[in-house]
Amino acid sequence: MIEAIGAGKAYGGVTALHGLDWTVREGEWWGIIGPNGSGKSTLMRLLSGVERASSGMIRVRGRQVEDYGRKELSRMMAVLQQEGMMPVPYRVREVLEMGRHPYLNWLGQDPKENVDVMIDGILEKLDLLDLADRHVDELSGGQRQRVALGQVMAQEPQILLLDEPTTFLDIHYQQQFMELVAEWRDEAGITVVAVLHDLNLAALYCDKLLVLRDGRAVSMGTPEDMLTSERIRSVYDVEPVIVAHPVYGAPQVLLSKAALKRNEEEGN
Ligand SMILES: Nc1ncnc2c1ncn2[C@@H]1O[C@H](COP(=O)(O)OP(=O)(O)OP(=O)(O)O)[C@@H](O)[C@H]1O
Repeated sequence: MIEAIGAGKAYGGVTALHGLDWTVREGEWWGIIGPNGSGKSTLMRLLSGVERASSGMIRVRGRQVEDYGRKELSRMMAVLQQEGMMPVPYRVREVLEMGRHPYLNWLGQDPKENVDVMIDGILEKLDLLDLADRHVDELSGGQRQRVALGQVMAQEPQILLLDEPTTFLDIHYQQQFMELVAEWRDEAGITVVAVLHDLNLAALYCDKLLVLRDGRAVSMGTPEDMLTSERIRSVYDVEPVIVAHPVYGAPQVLLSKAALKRNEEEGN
């Protein structure tokens, strides 16, 4: 579905991503994890075609991402950013309808029948029916993030790219957001690539994790194989304790105060 073949990106003298080889298969949910400045957002910009790789290439369905037209790519791939939806003065329903933009012909007509029914279905699924006629700039951050998800659902992509989508959400909305994406993936078979800072959410929801540090892939594989104490310690420079989730068995990362204590003892 998506292939990075020696994909690299340099900004002037800074190499943000070094020749990455990585394959995402159809229907998989990948999490991209790594410390600040490790190249996660850079990789997302290459995947979405917003920026061009300086070396190597990104291929989507066998074609280089730059070879797709903008609308053609948007019909296949949707991107949801950390901020989600800006507080724009449009109504929620209008914003969802904007998700149909890549499908409109030159007369502004959507070839899909019953788009209104589809939009109603999304509003209902995301618990947005009561807010449908409210302006987005009157909504809370968590509500706006649901609107942003609704807009990309209306876009009906096969690939969903999420860049730190839960950063500004409380734990209720974080979980709700991940559940909605999981449900969407189950129903529509979409492929998901998500940059996530929350390793525990990543372990619960992603099939596979790509671990980046200093613009290089440290490792890639299942959450069980990726989230080991040695790896977390070396990548993030923390003292972790890894426990298995009591219900699901997925690895969960706890922090110990050892590193802080050691620093204090050493008088740092
Ligand atoms: N437009 C740019 N111009 C110059 N350097 C850049 C640019 N974008 C990113 N970088 C550099 O590339 C490196 C990787 O940045 P990137 O934003 O991809 O990291 P990240 O893993 O997403 O970080 P964070 O977790 O803090 O969001 C950093 O050193 C950053 O300063």
